Order: sequence, then C-alpha cells, then structure tokens
Amino acid sequence: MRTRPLKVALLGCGVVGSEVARIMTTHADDLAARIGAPVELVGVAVRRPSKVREGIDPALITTDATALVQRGDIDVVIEVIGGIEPARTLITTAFENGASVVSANKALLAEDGAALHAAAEKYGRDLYYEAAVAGAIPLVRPLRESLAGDKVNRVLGIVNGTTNFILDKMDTSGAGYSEALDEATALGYAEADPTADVEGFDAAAKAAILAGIAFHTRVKIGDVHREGITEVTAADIASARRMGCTVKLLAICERAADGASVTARVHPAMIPLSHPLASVREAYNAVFVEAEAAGQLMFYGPGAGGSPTASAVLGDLVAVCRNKLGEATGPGESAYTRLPVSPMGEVVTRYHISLDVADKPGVLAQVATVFAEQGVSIDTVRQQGRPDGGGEASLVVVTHRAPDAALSGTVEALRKLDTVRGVASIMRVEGE
Ligand SMILES: NC(=O)C1=CN([C@@H]2O[C@H](COP(=O)(O)OP(=O)(O)OC[C@H]3O[C@@H](n4cnc5c(N)ncnc54)[C@H](O)[C@@H]3O)[C@@H](O)[C@H]2O)C=CC1
Ligand SMILES: N[C@@H](CC=O)C(=O)O
Ligand code: NA
Repeated sequence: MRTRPLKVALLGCGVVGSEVARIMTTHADDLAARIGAPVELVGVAVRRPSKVREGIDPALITTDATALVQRGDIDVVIEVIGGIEPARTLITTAFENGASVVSANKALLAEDGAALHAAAEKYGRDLYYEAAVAGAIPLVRPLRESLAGDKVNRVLGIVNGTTNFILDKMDTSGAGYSEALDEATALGYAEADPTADVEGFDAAAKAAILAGIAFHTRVKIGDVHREGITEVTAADIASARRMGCTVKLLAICERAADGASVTARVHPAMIPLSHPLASVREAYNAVFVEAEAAGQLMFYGPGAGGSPTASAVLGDLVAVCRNKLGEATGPGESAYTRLPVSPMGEVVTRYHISLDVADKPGVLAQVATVFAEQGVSIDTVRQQGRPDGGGEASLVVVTHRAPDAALSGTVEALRKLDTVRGVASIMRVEGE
C-alpha cells in the first residue's frame, strides 16, 4: 500500500458533510485498504466556524472554501454545500487546481451538468455524484456502467424521500402536511429550502440526471415537467384508497416508442396498492429501470438522510481515489444521442378526475360528451351525492390512456359547463 495519503477537502459540514467526515475517520483503515492508500481530510470549509463539530480537528476548519480548493495539493474535493453558487465555481476551481470532485448536488448537476463534465474532461479529472440521485441507492453507477451495454427505455420511481415521507404519513397515520414536513426536516431529509422537495424541484433535478444518463442525452431541470405535492389533499388520498390505490410523487423518464425523443416528468400519481412502489414507506426511494436486454430492474433503499447519503459519497470517494492511483479517470458524460425532450402534452397516461357537479338529470351525459369530444375514453365513473346535500354531487372519472394535451383540453371544456361547479382534483394514474 502507498503510504503517502491522498488529500481530501470537504466543502460543507451539514447533515451529509458531518457524516462523511465521521465515516472517513471511523473507517479510515478499511478505506485505506480498499483504495490502496490512506485518505486524509486536510480541510473542511464551513459557514459557521464557531459551531462545535465532534470528531473534526478544529485546525481543519476554514471559512475560505476558495482558498481550500486552490491549494493545489488536493486530490479529491467533496462538495456537499448544495445550491448553484458558489458550488459551481468551487467545483471548476477544484478541477483547475488538480482535484477530482465528488458531489451530492443534484440541483447543480441538473442545471449545469454538461459544463461541469466538460470542465472535468478538459482537466482530466473525475466528476462522480452517486449521492445526487436516490441517496444511498446505487443508481447512477449502475446506469452509467453496469447498463452501458444495454438500451434503457424507461426509468420510473420515487426519488424524493421528503415527499414520500409526507405522503406516507398523511396516508397511514392521518398526519397533517405541515407536521409531516417538520418531521422530515428534523430527520435531515429535506433540502435547506424544503420548497425544493414539496414543489418537486428536487425530484425534477434527479429525473433530469437519470434521463440524461439512461438515454445518453442531455436533459436539464427545465426540460422536466414538474408538479409537487402541495396541492395533494387528504381527500385525494382518501379517494385513492377507495380505488385501491395510494398517492406517490413519481419521476418518470421515457424513451418515445419511435426512439426519436424522450420525456421526463415529475408529478403526484395514484398507483395500485398491489404495485411494489405502493409499499415504499417513509424516506425510502425505489426506482424501476426497464432495459431492452435486462428487462425490469428495481432499486430500493434509503433515499435521504445524512448517513445513507454519506455512504454514496464515500463509495464515490473510493472509486475516484482508485482512479487517481491508477492515473486514470472513470467514465465521463455520455450524451451522444442528443435526443430532444418532448413536451408534457405528448405524454400518454391515465387520469383520475374528481368533479363537483350539479346533482340533476343529464349531467353525467354532458360530462361524458366532453370527454368523447376531446377523444379521451372513460374507463369508470363513480357518482356520489354529497353528505351536505345542496343539490351537488361528486363525480369521479377514471380514463383510459390518453395524451396529456387531450386531458388538458377536456378539463378546460369541463370547467365551461354550467353544471360543473369545480374540478376538485386531477391526478394521473400509473403502474397499471
Ligand atoms: N440531506 C440529504 O438527505 C441529502 C442531501 N443531498 C445533497 O447534499 C448537499 C448537502 O445537503 P445537506 O447536508 O442536507 O445540507 P445542509 O444544509 O445540512 O449542509 C450544507 C452545509 O454547507 C454549508 N455551506 C453553505 N455554503 C457554504 C460555503 N460557501 N462554504 C462553506 N460551507 C457552506 C452550510 O452552512 C451547511 O452547513 C446538497 O446538495 C443536497 O441536495 C443529497 C442527497 C441526500
Ligand atoms: N431532500 C432530498 C434529499 C435527498 O436527495 C429528499 O428528500 O430526497
Ligand atoms: Na444514489
């Protein structure tokens, strides 16, 4: 084994960074044996230097992240501060100054992954980011490496722990939305600004990264259709239960049937209780990958939290250090297909639509006519009078598969009917 250590700089010492530092210290001997050289933490950039950080030598703490990545003797920079800037500049500066980078920053990778990959390639460095998608679950590396000889057609799953935790609590214990979000935040699952979780930005970033790797193309967060969970009500969840379904926030990336384009979307969806994704609880994630030769693969595990995420970071650290010792780099960006991303209107799926309607003869026929005119075929309809009466009823329509654009047209036309008092909810149905 080489005795001269590989030098590691840690940027950020929050939920993930503190666990990375802890495991680097407690597992130092194992890491050295696996890499073939010791790894030494030589600097930790933080924002609040006065905070007590157990197990970290105070002499390593600095508030000057730029000076740390410019030192010139760092082998690997671990970026776990999050956000676009200064993370982006720090990563490129690290490449310029001789370091490879391990990052958990999905927001940045989904915004500017191509430029970061180009910078890594220019300077002959590695850029690894297993932790950026689905926490501890090995997913980036299997897609980038294990499935590199196959053709992936679909990636579908739960990729945000915080929203899964909230929906699960609302469904199984009747917890309120805010209470469940507070708990997820206290457990270290949520982003620094949890809007990123609940509005679907975090899952959209992960979908962009997954689609890019899976289809060997470039997908940015802005290309991903995004809906969060803030509009999901207890009534939606109860309605899903009545249909034998549950509500999950899904990320779905698909190659078009003709292979000429891809789609990427994040939205809440009803899935049958019999589907494996329905039993994904708390902050766990699960992702199905459908590949031409392999068939269907399922990846499952903890999708958020300090220790699980640190596991993925450390796996990347070992890989990058091994590459360094072998004077090699791992696989870079593979985006040669340059497939365009189609708009949401072209996505074909099923819908569950809940309408508040006038409880009088002919209404059902009127509603059915609108669906027929828009070319959306109805699978089931359930009408129930409202307990408060008042001449109104709830009408729940579940459609067959239809293009999203046709569904939008249907909803627009329904809203114009006098007998439709309101569209209470629209949810896609997946996994059937
Ligand atoms: N918490 C989780 O479950 C997961 C987090 N991630 C990602 O890991 C990254 C870190 O997340 P967390 O540790 O949860 O966030 P955090 O907010 O707990 O930690 C980030 C730390 O970076 C520090 N920081 C911010 N700007 C800095 C700067 N310019 N210089 C030095 N320190 C700075 C903050 O003070 C904070 O302590 C983010 O990109 C996040 O999206 C990825 C997977 C899971
Ligand atoms: N906030 C994220 C953290 C992991 O990526 C989540 O909840 O999934
Ligand atoms: Na992962």
